[in-house]
Amino acid sequence: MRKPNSKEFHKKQLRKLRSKEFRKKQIDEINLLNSWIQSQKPESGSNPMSVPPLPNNSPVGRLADGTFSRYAGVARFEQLPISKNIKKALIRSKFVSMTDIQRASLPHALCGRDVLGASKTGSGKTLAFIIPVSVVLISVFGLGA
Ligand SMILES: Nc1ncnc2c1ncn2[C@@H]1O[C@H](COP(=O)(O)OP(=O)(O)OP(=O)(O)O)[C@@H](O)[C@H]1O
Repeated sequence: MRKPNSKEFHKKQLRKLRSKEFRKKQIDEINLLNSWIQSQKPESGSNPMSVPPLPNNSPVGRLADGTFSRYAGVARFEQLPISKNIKKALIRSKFVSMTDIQRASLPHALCGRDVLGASKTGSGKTLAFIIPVSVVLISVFGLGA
């Protein structure tokens, strides 16, 4: 019988372990985001634009007392309950502040509601649609996006 190549074997084991760790981290993040989304869900039909934005230096996500920050009405992408990787991608593309249609629609779309929105051309509707779609794809299919 051929002796297993121990270097190859260890590399394979390491890859397996890393992908398990990666998936576990991903599941933990998805669970945290879901708790955040559910606990701070805006009322159905409410207008997030009528809520004042959070200050820029306000803590975001799970707070020291175990509650979560509000995401309805926020003005910056980093204040939304979306994965770190999506936030990184937005920053890389220099998207920091949301446009009005994004502020108005994303809090409802992220908690799974159907949204019918209209705004003028070039106002950011595509991103308002793509972000919630990406969030669902990641949480359902576990893509590394
Ligand atoms: N929050 C944002 N900050 C900066 N730029 C943005 C933001 N959101 C979208 N953009 C940019 O604004 C431009 C227009 O956005 P987009 O194409 O999404 O508008 P739209 O409302 O979908 O337009 P249309 O009605 O023509 O489809 C794009 O170049 C996009 O990258």
